[in-house]
Amino acid sequence: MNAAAPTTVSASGLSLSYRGTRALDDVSLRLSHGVTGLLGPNGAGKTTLLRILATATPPDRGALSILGHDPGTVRGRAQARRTLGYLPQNPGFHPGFTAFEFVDYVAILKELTDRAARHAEVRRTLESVGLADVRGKRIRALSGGMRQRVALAAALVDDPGFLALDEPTVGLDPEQRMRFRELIAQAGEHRTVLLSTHQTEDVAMLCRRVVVMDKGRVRFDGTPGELTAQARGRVWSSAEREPGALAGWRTGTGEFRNLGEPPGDGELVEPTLEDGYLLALGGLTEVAA
Ligand SMILES: Nc1ncnc2c1ncn2[C@@H]1O[C@H](COP(=O)(O)OP(=O)(O)OP(=O)(O)O)[C@@H](O)[C@H]1O
Repeated sequence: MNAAAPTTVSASGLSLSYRGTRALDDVSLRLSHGVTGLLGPNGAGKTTLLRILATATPPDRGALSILGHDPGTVRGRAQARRTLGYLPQNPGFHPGFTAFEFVDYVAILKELTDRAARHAEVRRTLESVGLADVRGKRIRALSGGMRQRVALAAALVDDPGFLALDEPTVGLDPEQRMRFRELIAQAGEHRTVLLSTHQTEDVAMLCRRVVVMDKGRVRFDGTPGELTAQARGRVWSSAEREPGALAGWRTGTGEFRNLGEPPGDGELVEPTLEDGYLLALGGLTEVAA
């Protein structure tokens, strides 16, 4: 984490319940330029946090500042929306739209009223994600990876200073995922990006900082290296399943990889970011042991 980097987006004490389900419970966060990964199991509250930061949902409690604007006021909300881009989990494409029409539609919602300037911006944005050649194609005719790039273009149009991306690499094949990671890295060079993901590799390859959430709360906030370091001395291998391990699973070699407090004779192994993540969650949650 770069302690000197100025805060661009901040949240303090965010809470939100959906009819009795506490989706966010007193979440505070300060983001700065670069890509921050948001990891957490299903239901951790990642989408809820992103929706609040994208001003799509107001919190029950808490305060926000998006690039100096306060979405708690009507004026601040309008200003924040002009300076942010949001790639939701389900982008809600109209499949009959072409890539150009969809991004242009989002640009209209962002109040780019000058038609010629708007069209130039839509072309520029589609080109920046490598879709210049297919901008006239209907979205239904595009591959999954290309559709995700259309969604990214929609989030990037009008050059927002803050980008909230909700699981954009889900369902992509490895090659498309690499391509998409590169675009996110590029997007994070000059802006603040919050990337929600289930993939620890996304975080290891892209993020200068990682926030782990579970059950509506922040469980870890630091660099990927710090998260991995939390598992140092707490990962060991064994021939048999270890009853005392917080979590353990059989690997391809037939040995077990264990997380927790190792026995005195435990054979320690080099931790990965995933080990650090699982330990931050207190072991395996939805991953089969
Ligand atoms: N519209 C809603 N109505 C009721 N409960 C909801 C609603 N949206 C989310 N929740 C609940 O709030 C909690 C947090 O959900 P959220 O979608 O924010 O988690 P998430 O970390 O994004 O999960 P995933 O990784 O599965 O997308 C969950 O318990 C979820 O069931």
